[in-house]
Amino acid sequence: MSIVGSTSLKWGQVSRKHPRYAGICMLTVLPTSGCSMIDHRALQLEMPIDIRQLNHPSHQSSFSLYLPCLTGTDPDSTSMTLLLSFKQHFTYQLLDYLTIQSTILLLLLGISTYQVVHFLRARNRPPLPTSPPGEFLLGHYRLVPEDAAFKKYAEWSKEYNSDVLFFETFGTKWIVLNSLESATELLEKRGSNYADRPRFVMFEDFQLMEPTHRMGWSPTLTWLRWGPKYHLHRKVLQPPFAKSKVGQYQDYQLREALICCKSMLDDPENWVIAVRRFAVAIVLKISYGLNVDSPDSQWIKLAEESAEAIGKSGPPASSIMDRFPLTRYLPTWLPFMERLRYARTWRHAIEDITRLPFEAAMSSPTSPTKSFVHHRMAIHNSNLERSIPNDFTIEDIKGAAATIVIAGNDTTAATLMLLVLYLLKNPHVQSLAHSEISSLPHNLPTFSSLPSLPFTHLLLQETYRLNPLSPLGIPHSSIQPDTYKGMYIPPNTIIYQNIWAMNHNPSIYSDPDDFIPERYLPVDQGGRGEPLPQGNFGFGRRVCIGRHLAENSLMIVLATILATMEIGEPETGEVGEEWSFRGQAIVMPFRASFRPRSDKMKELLDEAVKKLDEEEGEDR
Ligand code: HEM
Repeated sequence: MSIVGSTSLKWGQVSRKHPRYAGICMLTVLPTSGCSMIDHRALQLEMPIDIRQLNHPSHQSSFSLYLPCLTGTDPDSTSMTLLLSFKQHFTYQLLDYLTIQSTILLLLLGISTYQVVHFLRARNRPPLPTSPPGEFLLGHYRLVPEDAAFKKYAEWSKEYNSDVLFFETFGTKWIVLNSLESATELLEKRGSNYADRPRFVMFEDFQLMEPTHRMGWSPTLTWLRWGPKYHLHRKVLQPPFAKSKVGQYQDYQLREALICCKSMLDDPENWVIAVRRFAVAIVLKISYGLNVDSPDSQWIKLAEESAEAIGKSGPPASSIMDRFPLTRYLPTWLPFMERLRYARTWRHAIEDITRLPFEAAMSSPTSPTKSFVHHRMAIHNSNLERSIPNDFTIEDIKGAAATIVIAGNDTTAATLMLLVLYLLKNPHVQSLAHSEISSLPHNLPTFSSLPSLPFTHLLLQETYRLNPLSPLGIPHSSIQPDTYKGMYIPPNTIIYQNIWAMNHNPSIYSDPDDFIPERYLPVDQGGRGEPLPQGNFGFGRRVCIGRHLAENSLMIVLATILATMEIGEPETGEVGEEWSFRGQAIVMPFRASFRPRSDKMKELLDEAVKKLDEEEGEDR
């Protein structure tokens, strides 16, 4: 056998792919062709093969190869070169033998074998969940609308009388859970089997070293696959946001709520900026210890841009690149590559929000208690000094800090915008909430006032229910095969949670499209006794870590809004566009009017903000 050529394959790539592989590879040698070979495994496995096995003297019809265990030592560079040369040789010889007819024959043989194996396997397992009929080759790809897909899934669920639906396209499988019952059973009770995330191919578009280091991402809890890195990030990120710990952020939240309400009243045309400032200032302070000084702050713009980049990239894991990863190599000017074009254009926003606040925080090193980043850097540096290895690297710290800001700012801002919208559209609800807050002593609300505001709490719950911001959740992925109510769920299946369908189920919520916070009150208190909505913060092991923080932020700002102002239609012109279902459900910057509820409350608000400014001046 002649061995020619050399390889460009690097040891690093091999070792990352197959860090501990050891196995046997079968080769078959065709006797008439000298050294033409049909290789069942080696062609797919890019790894060194012990060359001594290849030098087997007898060109017999079959023999075994040992793939050596690769851990620890460097590979033998000779064997790397020879393996690839061997492949080249094989390809060359194979092409000599192939005619068009034999190629077609081989292809047909391959397809039929695949189908027979598929059929045999399918025969021995329960049926898949119901699906609407797909198209030849494309499967369900064109059937699912890009915009407001959650509504279509809810319709299908009704039409096919199944709360669990199955879809497949180009080999990518996905399941949509349309009921709380199925989501609770699978994602909560059997949570360990559904705690993975799918590959987010579009977000991964720009390939650097780490799988989540693409589209400008550093390692980001939200997108991390189930595994050691994920566990490390969750272990670091979850504790500071536990219910028992979020009280430590109440001062920031109260401060930002007051600033937000004053800005809404003083500059109603720019009320959306006040809302954005509120949401970003809280998470920026927690994450980096940075302040948002003015409505023109670069941090507000940065937060807005990153929210835009993610929001308009569409529901995660649903683009053509996610369904058919090879399409990411197609030119972006093609009409159906709009989402990839968008992701590439906005990549800088994710990079900026990961890098710039971190640099700003590091330029003023202070106490470890100042912020998440300062705390983690103090641990990191102390480990360095004591020569203890840092599992949580600087890149991890950057990624985790950016996750708090990215995951926590737009979600909170958009929910607050929705609250304003529903108060504007439902004046009777607003007046009920005003009555409740007026029953408190005539002061601005604080966190200790919140337990006395049960109706205000229901108002927030109804806002969550009516328009979940991630109507299909952030998808999970199944790890092992599973069976649910006699339906087979294959491994590596993307699992969407149709939170919109769960919270609009007419058998649970009467008049599901109407905003009725009283619906949750017991019947004997004039309500309908309906259950509080669930799922807005996800399910099981991947449930949102920031839910308690978000709830506190939203409750204090809502109470301050209700105490200080009346929200109404804009004094001139139209409310404007409120919603876009382009990709995700996105709240648009609609118009509204904000008038002080009384001179006294406005005065109290102005004084409170003035006092905050003075205190901040003294701190500086
Ligand atoms: C109203 C505000 C918020 C909403 C509606 C919301 C919603 C969600 C949803 C639906 C998920 C996916 C859960 C799952 O996959 O099952 C999630 C995950 C996550 N959220 Fe939130 N969130 C909000 C606020 C926040 C805040 C303030 C933070 C920051 C501390 C945060 C940090 C995260 C993180 C890090 C994850 C990923 C968890 C994981 O994959 O393990 N969220 N959120």
